[in-house]
Amino acid sequence: EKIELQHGAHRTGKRTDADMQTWRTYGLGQFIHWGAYSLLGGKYNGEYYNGAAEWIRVWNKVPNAVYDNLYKQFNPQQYNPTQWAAMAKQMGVKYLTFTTKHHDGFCLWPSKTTSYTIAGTPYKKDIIKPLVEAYTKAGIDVYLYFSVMDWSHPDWRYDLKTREDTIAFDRFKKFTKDQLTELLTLYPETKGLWFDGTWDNSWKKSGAFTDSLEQYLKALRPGLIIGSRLRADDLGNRHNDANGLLMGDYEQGWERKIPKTYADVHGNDWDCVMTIPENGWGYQEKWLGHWKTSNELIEMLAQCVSLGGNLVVNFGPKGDGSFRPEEMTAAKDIGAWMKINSNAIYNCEYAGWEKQDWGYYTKRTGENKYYMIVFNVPVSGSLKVQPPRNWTVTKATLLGDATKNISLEKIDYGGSFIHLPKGFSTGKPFVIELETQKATGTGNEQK
Ligand SMILES: C[C@@H]1N[C@@H](c2cn(-c3ccccc3)nn2)[C@H](O)[C@@H]1O
Repeated sequence: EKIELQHGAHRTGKRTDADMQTWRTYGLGQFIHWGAYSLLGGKYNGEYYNGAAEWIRVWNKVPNAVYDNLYKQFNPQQYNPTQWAAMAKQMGVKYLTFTTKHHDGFCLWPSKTTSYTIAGTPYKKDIIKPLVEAYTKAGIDVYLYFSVMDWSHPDWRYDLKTREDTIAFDRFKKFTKDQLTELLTLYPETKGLWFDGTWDNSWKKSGAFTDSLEQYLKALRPGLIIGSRLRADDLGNRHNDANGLLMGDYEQGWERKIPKTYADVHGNDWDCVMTIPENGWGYQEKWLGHWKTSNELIEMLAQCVSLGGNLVVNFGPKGDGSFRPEEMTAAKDIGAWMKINSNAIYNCEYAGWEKQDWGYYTKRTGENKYYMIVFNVPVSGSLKVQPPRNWTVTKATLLGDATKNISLEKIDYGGSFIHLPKGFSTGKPFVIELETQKATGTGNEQK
C-alpha cells in the first residue's frame, strides 16, 4: 500500500497547463555544452582523455590547478549568439537547453556568489543574456542547464558522514539556491531548468531541501518546467518516489537512450538528450567510435515523437565559439528534412497504432491526422497500415512531393496497403500523411 511521504511526488499524472502543453509540442530540441572544458577538447599535453571531454578534470593527467585556471584563457571572439540561434532555427529546433554551470563550477554568467565566472575571463561579458535574447527572438524557448554537483566549491560533499559535512553542505545548499535565484532573476525569459549532478548521497539525503527548492523556484517563476532529475524523496529515491510516482514535470532519465515501447514511458512526459558521437557533451577534438549520421538522428527524432517524447540533440562548440563541421552538417540536413516533414513532428504525439517494420507513426494532437515516418521500404514496395478496429484510412499523401502518386488499397478490417510507385526511392526517410475516419455500418460492407 501507499508509503507516507512528506517529500514525494505532489502531483500524479501529467501537468496540463499551457506551458507544459507547449513543451509537449516541441518535438526537436538543441542542447549546448560550453565551458572551460571546451578549451581542452578532451586533449591535454598531446594526449586524449578517453572519457567525456567535459569530465576531463577527473583525469589525473590534468592537475586541478591547471584546469581551474583555464577560464583565464576563455575569450571566444567568434561567439555569435545570433548565428547560433539562426543555425538552430534553420535546423527546426523549438527549444534550447544551455549549460550555465557544469560540474566544474565555472559560471557562464557574472554570478556574485563566486569569482569563478565569466567576469573573471578576458571575455568578461555575460554569455547567457545575449544567448537567451537571440534564441527567444528566433522563437526558440530557452531552458537553463545547471549542475548541482560543483567540483570547485569547498562546501560540495559527495556524502554527509560527519557533522562538519552537514554544516558545509548546508552552506552549499544556500549557495546553490542563491545561484538559481540569480539565473531566474537575470534571465526571466527562461522557461525551465535542467538539473544535473544530483546522483550523489549528499543530495539523496537532502530530499526535504530539494522539495522546498523546487517549490521556491516555481513560486519565483510560475509555470517553470523542471524535470525529474532535481528531487529526492524522504527515502533518497530519485526520479520516482517510493510509491513509483514521478517527481518532476517530465521524466529526465533518458540520457543517450530512447524508450523501446510506450510501456517504458509509464504515462509520463519525457525527452531524450542525445550526443552526436557515442558519448561526450563538451567539445571533443577527436570523436571516438561511431557518430550518428543525419538519417540516424532523424530516426531517433521519429522514435522519440512516436512514443510521445522530444529529442534534444547536443552540440559542443569549441572554446572560440565556433561549431565543428559534423555538427553544422547535422543541423543543415535535419533542417532540410524538417522543412518538408515537420508536420509529422511538431504538435504530434503517440498514435497507438500497431507498429509496422517500415517505421514510426505519429498523430497530430487534437486531430484525426496520422503520419507514417518511413525508413524501411519493403521489397514489395507496399506499406501495410493497420489502424485500430472501426477506423479506416481515407487518404494518403506523400509530404513534400504530393505529385508522386502513391495508391491506397483497402484490405481487411479497415487495414490498407499503400503502394509506392515502382523504383520509388528518396534515399532518405519520407512521410506519408493519413486522413482517417471511423468506419460506418457494420464493417462488412463491400470493400
Ligand atoms: C547531460 C550530461 N550529463 C552529464 C553526465 C552525467 N554522467 C554520469 C555518469 C555516471 C554516473 C552518473 C552520471 N555522465 N555524464 C554529462 O557531462 C552531460 O552534462
